Amino acid sequence: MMKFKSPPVNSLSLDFLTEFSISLEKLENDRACRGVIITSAIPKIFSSGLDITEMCGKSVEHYAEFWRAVQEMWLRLYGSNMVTVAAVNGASPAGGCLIALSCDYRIMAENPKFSIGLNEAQLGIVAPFWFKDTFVNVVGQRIAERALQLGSLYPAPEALKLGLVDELVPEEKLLEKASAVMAQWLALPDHARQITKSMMRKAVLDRLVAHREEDIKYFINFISKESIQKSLRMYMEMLKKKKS
Ligand SMILES: CC/C=C\CC/C=C/CC(=O)SCCNC(=O)CCNC(=O)[C@H](O)C(C)(C)COP(=O)(O)OP(=O)(O)OC[C@H]1O[C@@H](n2cnc3c(N)ncnc32)[C@H](O)[C@@H]1OP(=O)(O)O
Repeated sequence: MMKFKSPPVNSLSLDFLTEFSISLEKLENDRACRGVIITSAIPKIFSSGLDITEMCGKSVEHYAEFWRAVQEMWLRLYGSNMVTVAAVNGASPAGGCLIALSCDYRIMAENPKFSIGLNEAQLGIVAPFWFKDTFVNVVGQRIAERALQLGSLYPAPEALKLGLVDELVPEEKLLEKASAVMAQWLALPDHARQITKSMMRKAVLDRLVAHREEDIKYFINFISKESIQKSLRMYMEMLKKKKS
């Protein structure tokens, strides 16, 4: 089990992403480890997505390093040979949603206050093609078109209806259920499941691998625009105001 614990909201900073990727690599190389359940140690928050402060007012070199770390995390998780189960025990916007979508199975706490989705458009930014591809592979083209254009965050019951998560369980049963699902998936021979998983995901993974440097350049160019920087600053202000 891997439990995110980066208060206050498990935002995906460069350090967080680096540590997450290293942990995944270690587990991947450990022959005794066949599966991982991903959840959060912070009540009400699975992950608040990419750390917005990493994308505001930093150098081009920093943006490049940060984006490479985001790519690396996704390539490792989406391409993992292990069984990956997301036990989503709180809010899961944007990058948090990407982590859940990259797993093999998603179980969410049945709390309508917890929402999940790719809300990038609401911040005035655009979910990259590989976020979009991952989303489409879970819910299909039509639902993805609407959800991504509107930057919708769906409360848990709606997320279930759309297939964004596979099931809802009472919060106190979440880990028990995740373990049961893990046992069911691990009952199959690894090689058959792994080859099948790779067959289903390879095209999408290969697309990023083939365009990785281009994707970094595109991100730097996009995020460095003054209009985008302004949108992000306003969004951060809005988050702070909401509090007071
Ligand atoms: C070409 C491609 C170009 C660009 C693609 C870039 C892709 C980006 C994908 C992303 O992941 S963008 C991030 C999107 N995330 C969000 O929109 C989530 C924003 N946060 C929230 O909605 C809420 O914070 C929450 C529902 C997660 C939690 O709510 P609550 O418990 O009420 O906490 P607070 O809102 O008071 O937040 C506490 C604290 O944390 C700061 N914070 C929250 N989220 C982030 C974040 N993603 N990055 C950095 N910091 C974040 C928030 O401002 C508060 O800070 P204080 O200093 O005021 O304590």
